[in-house]
Amino acid sequence: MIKIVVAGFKGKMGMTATKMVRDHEGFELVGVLDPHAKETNLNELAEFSTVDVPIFNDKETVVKTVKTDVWIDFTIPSVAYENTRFALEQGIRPVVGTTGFSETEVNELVNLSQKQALGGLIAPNFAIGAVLMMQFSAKAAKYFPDVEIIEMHHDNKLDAPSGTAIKTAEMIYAERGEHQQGHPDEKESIPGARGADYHGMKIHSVRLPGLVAHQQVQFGSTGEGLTIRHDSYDRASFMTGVALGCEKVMDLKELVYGLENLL
Ligand SMILES: NC(=O)C1=CN([C@@H]2O[C@H](COP(=O)(O)OP(=O)(O)OC[C@H]3O[C@@H](n4cnc5c(N)ncnc54)[C@H](O)[C@@H]3O)[C@@H](O)[C@H]2O)C=CC1
Ligand SMILES: O=C(O)C1=N[C@H](C(=O)O)C[C@H](O)C1
Repeated sequence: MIKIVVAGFKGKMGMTATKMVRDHEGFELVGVLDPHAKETNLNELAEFSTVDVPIFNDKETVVKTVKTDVWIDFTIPSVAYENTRFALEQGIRPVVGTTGFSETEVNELVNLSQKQALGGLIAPNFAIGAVLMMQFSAKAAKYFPDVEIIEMHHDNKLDAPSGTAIKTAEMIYAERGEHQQGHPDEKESIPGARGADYHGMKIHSVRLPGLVAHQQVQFGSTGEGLTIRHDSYDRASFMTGVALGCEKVMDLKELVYGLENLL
């Protein structure tokens, strides 16, 4: 049995992941963490009335109290780096879905995991369809270098652009390289009109109530267009990837960035 802690369990993703771990026969839920939890055991919540799992408000108490193999993190961008670093320092394999990491932070965490010889995963998107969307986009960019990314999320999202959009742009850039898009003399009459810029690729972030997580990668060429789109209609879409990550990190000796590394 893989012993797992879920950080951010009171949130939308943390709660979905907590249920997945509880119901997965190869996993043992040993604790959950959220500074906003008032309860001390999951069985105080009606939907978990049959499980005896401690609730923690800080990470130091987690490691003092329970033995853990894997740390699932669905928290907030401002704490995820420290949480991931802490997990690695404590000999726990991180499986991180929280977004907002800088490239430097990811590199530092990879280096730390190599020193610790510990597996780990930071995946900006755990949905298999989203990984395919990113891979198909990278492939298309070789033939369609003019591309814009439109990501659409619920309006409680803290970071923009989304982690998925950044990863998509990175994967396209690795295939396509530098490329001038749009008119060289274009001017924005309202700042931000053309979106964020990643090596010439524009990224547009839409935030609206009712949305979950959606992304459209739109290519244009002479007389033709190609659109690659992925939609997560439900947070259950991320759970196959989270479960896979928890299993695979047990055999890795370093942290990897992107679920595609494990498929
Ligand atoms: N990689 C993926 O496939 C996905 C990633 N995400 C990302 O996951 C993160 C969480 O998303 P949601 O669940 O929608 O957010 P949310 O706002 O519903 O939940 C965040 C939770 O983290 C808790 N938290 C804050 N500080 C904490 C700390 N120091 N320790 C433990 N918990 C702490 C909050 O109290 C809250 O309950 C976001 O960064 C989001 O972008 C979301 C969906 C899929
Ligand atoms: O905040 C979200 O909801 C999501 N965040 C991730 C991201 O930033 O890409 C993954 C997914 O898009 C949902």
